[in-house]
Amino acid sequence: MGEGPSYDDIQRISAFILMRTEHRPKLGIVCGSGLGGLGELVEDANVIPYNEIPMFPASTVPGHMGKLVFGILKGKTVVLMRGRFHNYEGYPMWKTTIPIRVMKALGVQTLFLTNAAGGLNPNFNVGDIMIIRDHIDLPGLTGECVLRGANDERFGPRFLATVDTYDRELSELAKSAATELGLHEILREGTYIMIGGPTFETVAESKLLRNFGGDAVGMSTVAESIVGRHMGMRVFGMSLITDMCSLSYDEKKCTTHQDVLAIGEKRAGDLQKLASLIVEKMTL
Ligand SMILES: O=P(O)(O)O[C@H]1O[C@H](CO)[C@@H](O)[C@H]1O
Ligand code: HPA
Repeated sequence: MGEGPSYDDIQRISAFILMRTEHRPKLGIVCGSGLGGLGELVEDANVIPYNEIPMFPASTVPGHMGKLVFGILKGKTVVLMRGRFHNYEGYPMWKTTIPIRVMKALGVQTLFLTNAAGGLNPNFNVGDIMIIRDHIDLPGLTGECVLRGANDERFGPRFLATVDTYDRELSELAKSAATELGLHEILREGTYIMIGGPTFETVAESKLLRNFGGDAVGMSTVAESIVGRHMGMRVFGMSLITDMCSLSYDEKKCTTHQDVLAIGEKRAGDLQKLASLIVEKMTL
């Protein structure tokens, strides 16, 4: 696997976690920047801080608490990451996805990814929710794919097909859940493009990313999706559009991480309602 921990390391981390909780999740959820509130809805929760888990990186970004939450959400046994790891924090790409490898070892089959992202599609608005139909792995295209390095076939294949990364059935289920909640007008579907960060885009970069076909841009998620698919998991992803990228010099907007977190907080209610209903409707 990549350049990262061995298959045996992942089994060791998983064995440690299994001693700390009796929950046996089939669904794994990753909470994006400021979106960790979903963790409050988990019942009968066992919480394990990352700093107690051997070989786990530390969360360094505000809005990412650094805790694994095991428990029941809408009748489903889940493990939820309150805080993910990013390449720009200084972690090699493979390290950012250790928890996804561990989730699979714990028995997780379905991965539900969320993130905060900047809108590139001019038809989008701040506060919209975008179902990820496809992604562009910009770091991967330039040689930093998360699967770079020796491949351990016990995880998955050397050459991974990625045309079907995002599960169509779960996307349809999310659309019907949004309609049921009256959220269809803010629901979008599109392509998430990953950049390395931590800088937000210049105007010229936003134009480039839009011309590449991106509808939303962020600094996460893609490596997690690829690793999930590498191990045969079903993957679904959703972006909260927390800001609109500037596509012209006349409308230069200076996005800050505080803005991102503030929109996350403002939209938390709808996002949690939608995520909960999707989980409720999922067959695992
Ligand atoms: O992708 P998540 O973790 O939601 O966070 C997004 O928000 C941060 C920027 O404000 C970046 O880390 C970006 O990727
Ligand atoms: N760009 C990159 N990442 C982001 C953004 C953005 O505008 N908003 C939230 N995460």
